[in-house]
Amino acid sequence: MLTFPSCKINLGLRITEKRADGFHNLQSCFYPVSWGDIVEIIPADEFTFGSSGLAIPGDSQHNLCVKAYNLLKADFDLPFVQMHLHKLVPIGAGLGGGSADAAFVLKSLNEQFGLALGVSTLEDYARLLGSDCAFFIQNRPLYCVEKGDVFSEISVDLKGYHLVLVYPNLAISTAEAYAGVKPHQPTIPLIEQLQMPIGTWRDWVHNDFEDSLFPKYPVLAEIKQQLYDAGAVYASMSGSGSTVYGIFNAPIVVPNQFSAYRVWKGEL
Ligand SMILES: C[C@@](CO)(OP(=O)(O)O)[C@H](O)COP(=O)(O)OP(=O)(O)OC[C@H]1O[C@@H](n2ccc(N)nc2=O)[C@H](O)[C@@H]1O
Ligand SMILES: Nc1ncnc2c1ncn2[C@@H]1O[C@H](COP(=O)(O)OP(=O)(O)O)[C@@H](O)[C@H]1O
Repeated sequence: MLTFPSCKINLGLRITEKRADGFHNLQSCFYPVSWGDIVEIIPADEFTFGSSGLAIPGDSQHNLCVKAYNLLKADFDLPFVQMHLHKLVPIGAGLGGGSADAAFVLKSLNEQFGLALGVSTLEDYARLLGSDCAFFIQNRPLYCVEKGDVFSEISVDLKGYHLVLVYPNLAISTAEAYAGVKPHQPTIPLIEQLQMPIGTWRDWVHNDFEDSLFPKYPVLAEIKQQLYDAGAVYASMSGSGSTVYGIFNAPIVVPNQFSAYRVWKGEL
């Protein structure tokens, strides 16, 4: 069976406090983007995992796809499978690509082998694999709090807008990004700011990781400005970086300044 994990952008990201368990509480709206990887899962005589496309750092036995399989295998009588990941979404990009792979493997195994697990059970398994993994079980716009794994409804609909993602060939690990952040409560909760017209978001909707990462990697602020110069109604870094995105009213010709970078564009 083939499955097509997608990725996400963060519409605003406020880091509100450091928790006793070392993680951080946050406020964000996770919004699905249709760029993604490809995973094939076929029943086999023994478990194997392979990948192609972009190189993934680390031992393949620690790949989130393998972890997702092992998690379900520990609780259910799953057959062995041959799993292959074709990696297209950049790593350390703030797009949640690895988390999406894991969540889509959970959903695919559930469907393929008739485990009959519901959404909330799948989300519980996903939470064990990473803070932003549970989002990809429902994979629809959601307001996220706590570790980014507790959800509520939000009426943000960007259908018809055009998205440009710019990955500046620079991987930023999530741990590095959190290490530089100074948690604080926003004066207005992000969920209220996102109810304002998108044309006002530039003044209100903020990604707190920009405060420490833009001075460290000035190219990120340059890309954001270039996206505004190209006519974006809103531009921001996604998640813990390094991807910077622009939301446009209409399709654009990608500016020449981005020719050295990995660029994806499509409709939201
Ligand atoms: C920043 C966000 C926001 O969307 O996503 P990315 O931009 O990385 O995709 C997420 O919080 C990333 O979630 P995820 O990538 O799943 O992180 P995890 O594997 O759970 O944790 C990696 C490390 O990040 C830190 N971490 C993560 C989540 C969180 N709420 N607080 C944290 O402090 C911890 O140091 C942890 O050891
Ligand atoms: N299937 C996978 N795809 C991408 N990264 C993976 C995967 N499995 C494990 N990882 C590890 O997860 C980290 C990157 O996660 P990813 O979700 O791609 O980035 P980000 O958190 O910036 O969105 C890297 O340390 C990488 O080695």
